[in-house]
Amino acid sequence: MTDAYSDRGNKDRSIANPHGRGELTPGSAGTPSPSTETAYLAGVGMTGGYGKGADILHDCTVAVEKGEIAVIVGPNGAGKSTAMKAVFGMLNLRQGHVMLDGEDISTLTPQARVAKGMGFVPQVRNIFASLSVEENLEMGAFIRRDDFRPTMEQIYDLFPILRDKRRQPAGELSGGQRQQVAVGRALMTKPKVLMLDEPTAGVSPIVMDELFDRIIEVSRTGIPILMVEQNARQALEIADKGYVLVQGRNAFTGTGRELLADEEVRKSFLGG
Ligand SMILES: Nc1ncnc2c1ncn2[C@@H]1O[C@H](COP(=O)(O)OP(=O)(O)OP(=O)(O)O)[C@@H](O)[C@H]1O
Repeated sequence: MTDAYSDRGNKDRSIANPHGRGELTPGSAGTPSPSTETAYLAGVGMTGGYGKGADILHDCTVAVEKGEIAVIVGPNGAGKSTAMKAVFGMLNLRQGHVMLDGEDISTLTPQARVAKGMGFVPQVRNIFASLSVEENLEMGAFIRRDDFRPTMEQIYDLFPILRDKRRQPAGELSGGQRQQVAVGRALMTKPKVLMLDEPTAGVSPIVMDELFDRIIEVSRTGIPILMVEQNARQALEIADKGYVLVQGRNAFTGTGRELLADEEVRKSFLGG
């Protein structure tokens, strides 16, 4: 934690109102506006932590609308992954709730959320290294009872390298290719919304750009995307909406462009 973050406290600065539909209210970080309540996927006013430990999230709100890419950024340990886990049902929330397509899913297990249409690619252990690329994709289709071959073909069209390497153990692939397997596996469920936790972790800048291009393509197929990114500047460039979290709280919210242009955000989080 550097000084740059230390005096911000619970102050949310909604830089603007991304789509003219209202956003978080300044001074009340997680207090949702009606628009957040009705976002396609929203974790609203989430407070909670791991097991009986101290709270990690404090009145934290993140949301994504249909047709949007929403990005969560912030310093190490800010609670970005924890917010994703909370939205996916891997955390017991003391307060707050999670809405999907108008339904309160706060009490559902992660498995039940997948059945409702949530796809989640965690930050670590997101592939089966000893299984082939194709077997990984087949594992992703575990909840489907219909013919999943057409979906697999779509995924191979999106990530052609995976078609070439479909018989190869996924663990032998490069970092960027493994991330494509992980995203592809999540897409095999035909999710209505996709959550990605640091999809570009550990890859080169060129591979990062390629992955972002693919993520934009997925979003253009109509799947809203909520993702955490360490590469804040690049991620905000493709984001319709951005959330800056600090110490488990909403610090700044705005469109990607607004956050990139904001002097305080630039100084504190984007390296000037
Ligand atoms: N499984 C866990 N059990 C207990 N505490 C945890 C667990 N996972 C994370 N934490 C704690 O929660 C806090 C937030 O961690 P989290 O991983 O959500 O942050 P982050 O913003 O995603 O960080 P990074 O950018 O480094 O991945 C940290 O203090 C971390 O130690």
